[in-house]
Amino acid sequence: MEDVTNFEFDNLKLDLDEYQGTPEEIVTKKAKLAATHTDNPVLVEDVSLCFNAYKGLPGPYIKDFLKQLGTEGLYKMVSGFDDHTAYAQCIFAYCENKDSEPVLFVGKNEGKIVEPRGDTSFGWDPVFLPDGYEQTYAEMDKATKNSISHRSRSVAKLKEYLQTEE
Ligand SMILES: O=c1[nH]c(=O)c2ncn([C@@H]3O[C@H](COP(=O)(O)OP(=O)(O)OP(=O)(O)O)[C@@H](O)[C@H]3O)c2[nH]1
Ligand SMILES: [Mg+2]
Repeated sequence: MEDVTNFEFDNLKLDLDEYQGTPEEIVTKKAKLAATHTDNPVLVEDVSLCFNAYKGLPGPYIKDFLKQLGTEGLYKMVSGFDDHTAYAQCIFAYCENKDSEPVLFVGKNEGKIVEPRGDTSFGWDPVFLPDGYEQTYAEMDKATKNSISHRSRSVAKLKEYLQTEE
């Protein structure tokens, strides 16, 4: 490094947080971190789109994959495999305070990755075809998507938990 700039560099042995891992690990860390910023309970969520041919990846990294590859590229990722199955997953994490363990609410929707179809305005919706439906998330009307989505399933579990906690 000294060769390329006039700056002096030191090596510091620091272990800085870098949120990688399973969706559960990432959302747990996110909730714990959020809880250090307030005295109130916190609620965070994280969404994954998991390809079975890739053992669950891109998973929590879907945002960057989508940004770089587009929906067409996501389809290309699976097109060389026999297995096009995937699941959309939303995890809400509720953390009472900074010293308590977050409680996770996993909402999962099984389906498969297809060539992009439908309204292109939201994310990876055009490539996700939920099991039991002929329409991708992007082709469905909002009410239908919301009634079956990964997020609504997670929220339903969260709601039940919060109601029994009251
Ligand atoms: O087409 C979609 N249909 C959906 O139903 C859906 N639900 C979420 N997302 C997107 O998936 C990525 C990770 O979601 P996400 O909740 O983890 O957010 P994020 O990654 O922006 O925040 P953070 O994890 O950095 O805090 C983000 O790009 C969200 O926009 C969806 N895209
Ligand atoms: Mg995320």
